[in-house]
Amino acid sequence: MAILVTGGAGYIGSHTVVELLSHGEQVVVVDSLRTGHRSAVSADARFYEGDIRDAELLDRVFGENAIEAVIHFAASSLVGESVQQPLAYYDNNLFGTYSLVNAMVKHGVNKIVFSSTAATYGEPERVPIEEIAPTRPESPYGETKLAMENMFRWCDKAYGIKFVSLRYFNACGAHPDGLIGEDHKPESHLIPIILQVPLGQREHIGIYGDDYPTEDGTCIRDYVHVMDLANAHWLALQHMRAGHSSDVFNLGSGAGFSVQQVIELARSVTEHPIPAVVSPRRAGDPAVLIASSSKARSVLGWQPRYDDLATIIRTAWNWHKQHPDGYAD
Ligand SMILES: NC(=O)c1ccc[n+]([C@@H]2O[C@H](COP(=O)([O-])OP(=O)(O)OC[C@H]3O[C@@H](n4cnc5c(N)ncnc54)[C@H](O)[C@@H]3O)[C@@H](O)[C@H]2O)c1
Ligand SMILES: O=c1ccn([C@@H]2O[C@H](COP(=O)(O)OP(=O)(O)O[C@H]3O[C@H](CO)[C@H](O)[C@H](O)[C@H]3O)[C@@H](O)[C@H]2O)c(=O)[nH]1
Repeated sequence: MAILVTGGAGYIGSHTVVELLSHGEQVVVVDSLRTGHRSAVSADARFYEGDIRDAELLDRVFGENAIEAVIHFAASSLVGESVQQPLAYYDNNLFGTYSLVNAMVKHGVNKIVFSSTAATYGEPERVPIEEIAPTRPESPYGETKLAMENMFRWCDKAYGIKFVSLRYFNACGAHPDGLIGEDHKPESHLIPIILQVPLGQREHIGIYGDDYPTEDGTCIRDYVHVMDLANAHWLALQHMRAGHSSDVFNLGSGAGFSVQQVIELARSVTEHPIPAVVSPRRAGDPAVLIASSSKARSVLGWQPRYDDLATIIRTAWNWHKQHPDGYAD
């Protein structure tokens, strides 16, 4: 039996494919390559280029492969873009997931691990954020991810499809072998943008606001290594295979770093001065987002291996130095 990975040519998906293969799983990837890269997909996975909203393609994929479970990354995931183009987000994220679950029902597949996000919480009342915290998303992106979680709840009741929803905080870093990493065009995430300065691709990093109610005035986030996220998907799969009920888990390191602190660490890793310029706040950025991941640790047995942000940045720097323009395709 194989695991179907939607969005397996993307950043977190491609690292998860490598993790699954390392555990001896057979892997099938469906990706439209809208933001992903064909060369990010391991040659040991079977690849279909196409869109999960295409019911005929999904029929073919489920018909040609014995799919045991799905790991679902394929989505649009830029908070700011989602505010500008909400309908595109409802289309790709909600309709895409509807199309996927429809195919699962039709082909009798009853397990799914799903990429959710800290953006489902909105501005938190207290940190670290636990899974029982209120969900009040502040963008169409977070709203569609929460709606997808709810879709899974109802489909569990109606069709017996078990799900594990993983709410990631800030994914970062790259595979330690340096062969795959993060390549978004345009890039919006803090660490790869910072690293564009020592690569000579930008003159300075812009800090989005230094007047937040934090010690140095810049936003605090919880940065979690992409291979630790990848490993959590494997553990979630084992959890479902063991027959446990559907559930939701936060995935973060549990430690918060301000934008200033991340820049400082990047300066020391790259040995480059990395000039920083304060610019206005970015709309929709909460001041502090830190995960409580104790549920994932105790229930899934998740033990992040990369608990030091300098080491995480070093893995990203290793990838970007070797691939300054990202993937060749
Ligand atoms: N990067 C983060 O910090 C972060 C944090 C929380 C949640 N997430 C979620 O994790 C998932 C993966 O994020 P990422 O950073 O790897 O993004 P990514 O853009 O690198 O990967 C998404 C992949 O899905 C593909 N895709 C998108 N829509 C598709 C469709 N309709 N049909 C087929 N393929 C499609 C893209 O081509 C891409 O390869 C997303 O669902 C995102 O919302 C990411
Ligand atoms: O050039 C930049 C880019 C980012 N930032 C700041 O750096 C922090 C991290 O920003 P990212 O864009 O890297 O990440 P976000 O926290 O905005 O978002 C990430 O985490 C969210 C959940 O916390 C969502 O899941 C989202 O998909 C994912 O990209 C934020 O305070 C942001 O304002 C800057 O100061 N300058």
